[in-house]
Amino acid sequence: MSTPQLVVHHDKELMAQAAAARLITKIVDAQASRGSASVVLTGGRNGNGLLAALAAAPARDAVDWGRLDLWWGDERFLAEGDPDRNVTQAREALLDAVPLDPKRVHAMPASDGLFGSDVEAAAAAYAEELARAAGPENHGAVPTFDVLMLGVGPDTHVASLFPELPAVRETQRTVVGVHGAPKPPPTRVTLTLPAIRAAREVWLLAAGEDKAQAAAIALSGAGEIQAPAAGARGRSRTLWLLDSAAASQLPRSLYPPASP
Ligand SMILES: O=C1O[C@H](COP(=O)(O)O)[C@@H](O)[C@H](O)[C@H]1O
Repeated sequence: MSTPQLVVHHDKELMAQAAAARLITKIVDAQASRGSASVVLTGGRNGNGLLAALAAAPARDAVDWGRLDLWWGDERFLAEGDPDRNVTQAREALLDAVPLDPKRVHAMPASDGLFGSDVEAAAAAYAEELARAAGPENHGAVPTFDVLMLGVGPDTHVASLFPELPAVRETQRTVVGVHGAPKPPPTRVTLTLPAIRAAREVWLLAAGEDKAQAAAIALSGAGEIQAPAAGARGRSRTLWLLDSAAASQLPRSLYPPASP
């Protein structure tokens, strides 16, 4: 697993624009070398900010949207179309504006869908969908995602892996149901750390003062059960994309402030 690298941008708008540009390049490169690309989206303010910046970027037309698989790192287990669902927010920010192949948009199940309110069945079905998409080189578990993005919560949660809850301790399954999440809604579906670690690149997004303590804790050697963001690593790259407010409490050894 890779060691975290940090990129600190001046403010959250610049961070979103720079991350969007970085994502466009990654997708275009993956499509050139492997024929298609796969990206895992995150919910939350920073993830949606990135998607909105991508929607506004003229270079978005460089992406072949029909050869892109989109997956989600987590979902709030709510009814289809609920404004708080991560997929609803992603559609509004970007997905409705680009010519994606609907068969390659792998939204997590909703609470009024095929599995009703059975979040465990919904999680198992998403795990099966991932396994079907995985090639032999992936050992049948999940595809090797090109980029997997994670918004970092102020409590160090990523996806719906909250500190100390059972989901963050999962070592076998790739997707699990979450009950009693401290951030509403309490019922969620999430990729687990083993699934996250299957990605080539994991990008952690943290902008704003309310993310400063979480970034400092996760990057200072905390354990993944207490600080799930600390356990999110990519096979070849782990990239923390921050703004200066979120980087403000990092130890000097990680992010020396500019000299006056
Ligand atoms: O609930 C969630 O929160 C986190 C972080 O959200 P933010 O608004 O604090 O940036 C997000 O990563 C996750 O996908 C989402 O379900």
